[in-house]
Parts: sequence; structure tokens; C-alpha cells
Amino acid sequence: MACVLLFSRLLPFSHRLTRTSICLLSLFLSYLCYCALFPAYIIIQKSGDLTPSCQRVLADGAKRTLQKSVSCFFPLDAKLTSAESSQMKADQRHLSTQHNARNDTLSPPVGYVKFGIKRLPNAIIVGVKKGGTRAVLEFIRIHPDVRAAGTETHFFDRNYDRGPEWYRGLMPRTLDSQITMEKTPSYFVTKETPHRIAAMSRDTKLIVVVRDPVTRAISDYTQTLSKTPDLPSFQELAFRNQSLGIVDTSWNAIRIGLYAMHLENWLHYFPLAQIHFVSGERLITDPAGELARVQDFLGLKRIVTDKHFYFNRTKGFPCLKKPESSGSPRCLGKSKGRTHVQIDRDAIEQLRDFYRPYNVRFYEMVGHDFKWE
Ligand SMILES: Nc1ncnc2c1ncn2[C@@H]1O[C@H](COP(=O)(O)OS(=O)(=O)O)[C@@H](OP(=O)(O)O)[C@H]1O
Repeated sequence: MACVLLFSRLLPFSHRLTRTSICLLSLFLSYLCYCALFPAYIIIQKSGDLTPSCQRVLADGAKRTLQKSVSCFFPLDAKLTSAESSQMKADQRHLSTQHNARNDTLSPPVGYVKFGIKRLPNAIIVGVKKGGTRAVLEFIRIHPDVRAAGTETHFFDRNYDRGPEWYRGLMPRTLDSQITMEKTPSYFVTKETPHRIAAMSRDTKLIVVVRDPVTRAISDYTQTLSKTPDLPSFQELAFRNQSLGIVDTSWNAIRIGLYAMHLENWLHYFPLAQIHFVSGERLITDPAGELARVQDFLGLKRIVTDKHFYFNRTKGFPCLKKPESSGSPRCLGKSKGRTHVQIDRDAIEQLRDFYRPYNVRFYEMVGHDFKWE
């Protein structure tokens, strides 16, 4: 610019025009040199965050992952004109060629733009409340091919009117090879949820974490009591008439445990093979074993194994040795693994008697005995 101003003062118009052209040409050549020295991916990586999954993709030199790594650089859901789109494709080809030419020695960059696209979930943890749903989600999302919404979306029960785009907006960005997941435990007992999920996709894989319904009810009550200290006693809520052993099935903490009844509703819309049941009890005693089955069900390689877990004596639960987001061990929060309210033996026995036929029916339906006795 300074160069142009100087010429405009000192030289006649025709000379000025020539000099200005030379100036512009040299600027353009400098720009080309700059581009050759600092290839596109280096420029891009400075402008955003690189997610751990992307780091893995880039660190993995296999040719198979090369195409996926390209989508790390380009938000594929962006609204592009056809010119931008062909430019982007050309850039992708260019990047692929560069990556190949470097014989996959590219080290993972530090910063990075967003990648992948937001998709509706392929797998949902639909229940049950207090079954261990958070543990399953936190454990499965260590897997590099799984990404999950952090909070409960409640789309299919409370937020359905907001529409699928609202729901999709809550999802993390994923690569083609990755599974999108969310968990909302109330789905399992909401009448409308199965047909709504089926309307989204009949291929959705469903996970239900089940736990002894008596322990589950006590856990549920303990949680409510922690928020509402003046709550009536457990027995008052659980029984219409305790001396006659009449259970109040209208109380949610009791109703949720009628697994066979809720499952009937799901089986109208989904085949049993599309629903995986995690044992909430085994999830605590053998998290790796339960996670192996979850990975098989989702068609994933068994990457989450016992090397990811350790038993934390203070908490009394398995914790993660090295979660994806940080480099240090991590247990679930204080609201997971609380000390339960003491309930007298008689009430527990009465509830066991009440649930027994429902449990047996449930075992028959799913073809597995969870041994809740
Ligand atoms: N590893 C690990 N750490 C902590 N807690 C664990 C773990 N695995 C399973 N659980 C059990 O998960 C129970 C909470 O279940 P949810 O996560 O489904 O609860 S919620 O519905 O989302 O509120 C929670 O119930 P409570 O023990 O009654 O608090 C735990 O028993």
C-alpha cells in the first residue's frame, strides 16, 4: 500500500500503473510462497480445538483412517455453495495426497477446527432410572468410535415438540465411523417413547440398564429425599396398606421397576435383538465384562477392557483409570453410589414378593435370569 502511495506522488499516470501492477504481482507471489511453505492443514489446526478422537485419527497412520481424517478438517454439514464444495473436495484430495506423501508421519496437531457432523443417535440408553445408566455412558464413551451427548436430552419425553433439529443440535459431531449416543433413563417408562424413537429410525439400538427393582426403588427414594427432606417415609409411599401387603403401583419409584410391563410396550416397535440389557449389579462387580457385551452389541471392537478400570475402595465402586477428557483417574459424581436410606426388612421382603412374578416374566421375555432375590 505504501508502495502504491509513493508512486502516485512521484510518477506520471502510465508509469504509476505499471509500478502498481508490479507491486500487486509481487504481493501475489509472496502469498503463493507463503502457501507453499505453510500447507493448509497447518493453518487450519491453529484455529480451533482438536478433539481427542481426531487426534487419534491423525495419529493413526493407517490408510483406512485417512479419508476419515479429512472430515476432521472440514465441517461436513456446513452450507456450501457448489463452488465452495468443489473447492473443498479439491482441498480434501490435496490433503490426502499430502498425507500419503508424508508417509503418515504427521504428528497430532495441538489446536483444531470442529470436525464431523451432528447426527441423530444410532444408540440410546433408554433406562432405567438409577440402574447405572451414567456409568454405562461414561464407560462406553471411552471407546474411540463412540461419541455421546453429555446431558440427558429428554427429547422423546419432554422436548419432542422442539423437533429433530433441536435434538440433533444437542449431539456431538461424529465421523462416519463413529456412533452417536445419548442417555435419558425416563424413556424406558414413557409410553410414547418407543414409537417416537422408531419413527426416527427403526434401526436405533437400545440399551437398558436394569437393577433389582427393590434396590432401584430405594435408590430412587434416597435421591428424592436428598432434594426434598420432608418427604413421607418410604413405607408410606410404597404401600397402600402395608399390613395387607398392598403395594402402591402408582408411585413412580415402584412403577419403574415393573420392567416386564414397560418392555411389552417397546416390543411393539423393536425386536428383542435390538435391545441390550445391562445388569446393573454386574456393572459394579465386573464393569469390563458388561462393557464387552455392550461393545459387541454395538458392533464395536472390544477396546474398553479391564485395563480401563480400577476399584476405588473409598467410593466402593469401579472408577475409570484414564478417561478420554483428562489424563487422571475419575470416579462418577457424589450422586452415584450414595448410601441408601435404611428400610426395614419386612418392607423389603414384601416388595420382593410383589416384584417376583414381574421379574420372572421379565427373565422369560429377555431370556436371562438376573437373579434378583
Ligand atoms: N462405577 C460406578 N460408580 C458409581 N455408581 C455406579 C457405578 N456403576 C453403577 N453405579 C450405580 O449407578 C446408580 C445410578 O444410576 P444412574 O446413573 O442410572 O442414575 S440416574 O437415573 O441417572 O439418576 C448408582 O446408584 P446408587 O448406588 O443408588 O447411588 C450406582 O449404584
